[in-house]
Amino acid sequence: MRSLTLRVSDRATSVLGVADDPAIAFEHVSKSYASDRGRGESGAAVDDLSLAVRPHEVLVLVGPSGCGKSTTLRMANRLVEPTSGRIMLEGEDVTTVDPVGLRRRMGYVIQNVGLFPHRTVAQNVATVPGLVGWDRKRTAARVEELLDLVGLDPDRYARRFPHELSGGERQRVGVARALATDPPVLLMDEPFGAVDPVGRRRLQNEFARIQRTLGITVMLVTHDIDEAVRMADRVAVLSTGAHIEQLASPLDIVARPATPAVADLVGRGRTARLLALGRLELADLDPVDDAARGASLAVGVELGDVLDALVGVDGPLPVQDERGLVVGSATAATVVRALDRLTERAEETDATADADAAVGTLRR
Ligand SMILES: Nc1ncnc2c1ncn2[C@@H]1O[C@H](COP(=O)(O)OP(=O)(O)OP(=O)(O)O)[C@@H](O)[C@H]1O
Repeated sequence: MRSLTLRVSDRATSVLGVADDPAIAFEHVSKSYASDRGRGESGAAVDDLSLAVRPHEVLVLVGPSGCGKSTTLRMANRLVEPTSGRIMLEGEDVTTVDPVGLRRRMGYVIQNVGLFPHRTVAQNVATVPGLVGWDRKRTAARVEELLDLVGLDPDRYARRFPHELSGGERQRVGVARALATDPPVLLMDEPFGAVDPVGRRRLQNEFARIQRTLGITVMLVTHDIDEAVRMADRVAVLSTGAHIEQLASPLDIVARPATPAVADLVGRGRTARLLALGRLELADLDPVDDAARGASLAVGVELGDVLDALVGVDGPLPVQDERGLVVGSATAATVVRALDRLTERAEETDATADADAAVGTLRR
């Protein structure tokens, strides 16, 4: 783990070296498949998409089936060639980079992974190091390090074959394989889609930890808005033709959908999602109340946890700051006030969303 961390700082320096260049930039990119011809003017799978992925962020593309998410992702590593427009990787036009070299700089994880069935876990993870000519010792050390990183004990798993793994374990091997040559960018297409809901949640959490450890830039595609808001630093909600309906933080997407299509996607679970995303702040609190008894809450706790703590309690609960001082009290009304604050704040941040949209002339 230590050596991985060191590599992160190396990478941070190299990324910072190119100022604030996006890690990946789509500039007026369109893709029409042969079958799109005859669909009319706006029938392209991706229609004039401009979007910048910032270094070290997790940018999630979410939207309905067929809106062009996978096509967008696959254009980044040239599994699909754009019909027009330009895609830049750390300031370099991807069409000028040999596709094989390009894919070594961009890990790729898909649903159902596509592990080689007759190769062991270790051999699967070692695929790319083998292709690029690493020696056995270096490869073996890397495989062990990566299996540890994705939570698979090398002694137990390295010699197994894919059919001897659960769906979640296979997906972890896929992530390890994609990270083998330490790419600065990881593209993920429905990476947890084939895993049951509980395993999926666990994988999401573990992947978030891995992403933070490595500082890797991630572009992730999902049709699941909950996955999007849980995983993302920023969410791009797409509609047909990969048209950007809204590009914003998860909280802004949920608290203040910019268009009916986003509102539709966020849907009826909106309040539940806000409770998970929002945190209790000092400004939400009721005054210190001598009648407040019971387990103290802390400023900064998730709003959903505040509600949980209030269930079955008669009267307010005391709230402490990080030094342990009681700074106020909380009731259900506190939570409602916090939800109001979140939706108001999202209105204020519309200006930020506009600025995002303008980054590098990135929107029509
Ligand atoms: N190889 C292809 N040939 C022709 N048309 C294609 C091809 N791949 C995708 N399309 C079409 O392009 C459009 C966008 O597809 P894409 O797979 O990018 O969407 P998506 O948002 O990833 O969908 P899903 O969530 O269902 O995977 C769809 O209308 C699809 O039918």
